[in-house]
Amino acid sequence: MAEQPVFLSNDVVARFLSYDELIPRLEEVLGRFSRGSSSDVVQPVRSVIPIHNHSGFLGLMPAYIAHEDTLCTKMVAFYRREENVNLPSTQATVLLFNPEYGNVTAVMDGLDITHKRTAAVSAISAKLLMPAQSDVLCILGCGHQAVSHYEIFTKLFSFKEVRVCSRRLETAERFAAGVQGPVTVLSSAKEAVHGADIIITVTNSSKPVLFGEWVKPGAHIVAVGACRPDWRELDDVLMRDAVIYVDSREGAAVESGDIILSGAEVFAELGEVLNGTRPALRNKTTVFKSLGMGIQDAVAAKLVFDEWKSSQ
Ligand SMILES: NC(=O)c1ccc[n+]([C@@H]2O[C@H](COP(=O)([O-])OP(=O)(O)OC[C@H]3O[C@@H](n4cnc5c(N)ncnc54)[C@H](O)[C@@H]3O)[C@@H](O)[C@H]2O)c1
Ligand SMILES: O=C(O)[C@@H]1CCCCN1
Repeated sequence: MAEQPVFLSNDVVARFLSYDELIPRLEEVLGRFSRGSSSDVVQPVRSVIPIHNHSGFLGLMPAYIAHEDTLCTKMVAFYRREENVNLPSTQATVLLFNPEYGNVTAVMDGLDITHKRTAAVSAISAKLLMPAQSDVLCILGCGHQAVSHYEIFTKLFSFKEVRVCSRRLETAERFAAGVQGPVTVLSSAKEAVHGADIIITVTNSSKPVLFGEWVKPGAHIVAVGACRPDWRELDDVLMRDAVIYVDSREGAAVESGDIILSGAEVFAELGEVLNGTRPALRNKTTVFKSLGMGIQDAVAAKLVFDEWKSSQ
């Protein structure tokens, strides 16, 4: 008879999930995904059901990675909260299976996985696409993802200045007081992005927050929010003028309002750049449109489970 699944709380997951181990695994799986062999990496586009009564949606994200025999599903609920509402914007649960029998081996809280793997993939895009001389980082939006993005970007790269701006000044000030390291808080997004070499948009906005005319030519934009086909973070000018990279072409064509509504062409998947089959056009203005993928959660969950198991 199959063993009962273990439950790993968010604290335990966070203890066993390090960026140093996560990043190379994400690079590897993104490369495999973009080679397009469905016998190696299987990941359907996320199924999403809207939760109309509560301004949220539930996404189901199954994935199977054959070479490491990882079978996993994340279920993630996201709500567009006002900042003064004291409820979480994201709840996530990850199920890790025994692929041979189909039983669940671990049930994990998926919050830390979601925060870290998203920020880690953004950092991979920056390694590949940000200008060689990048002095100024700007983060638009000061919620949970902003925290993990700040953490990994300031760990991996050295900026002369990190600026933040959120919809409300108090949110940006609270963010600045909570992170380890210097931050300049600005009340205007236009001022915050002026001259920035890299701009991360991590908002829950459904309308553009970043406009092409504000952006320094050659900057790299990491667009993490706007994950529904009718949500935007970037305007048409930026989407038209920049070279667009995505995590998954298939996902972007179904889920990204910035791509669908602007009619922008996708130039490459991040995995294609990692594989060397498409170039990293560092000298151009580039956008990495991130939507999040089940394979990213799967490699993170496997890492956590293996580390936890060897600690027992
Ligand atoms: N790409 C991925 O893999 C991935 C993964 C997880 C979350 N997300 C998305 O990332 C976004 C942020 O997630 P989160 O967990 O940090 O959400 P959150 O609710 O914690 O934070 C959202 C932040 O956006 C700010 N904001 C809203 N409108 C703004 C505007 N016009 N200008 C500046 N700031 C504005 C809010 O003030 C808040 O600080 C969401 O859209 C979420 O769906 C993407
Ligand atoms: O890939 C994810 O986990 C997220 C969840 C919230 C919405 C966008 N994508």
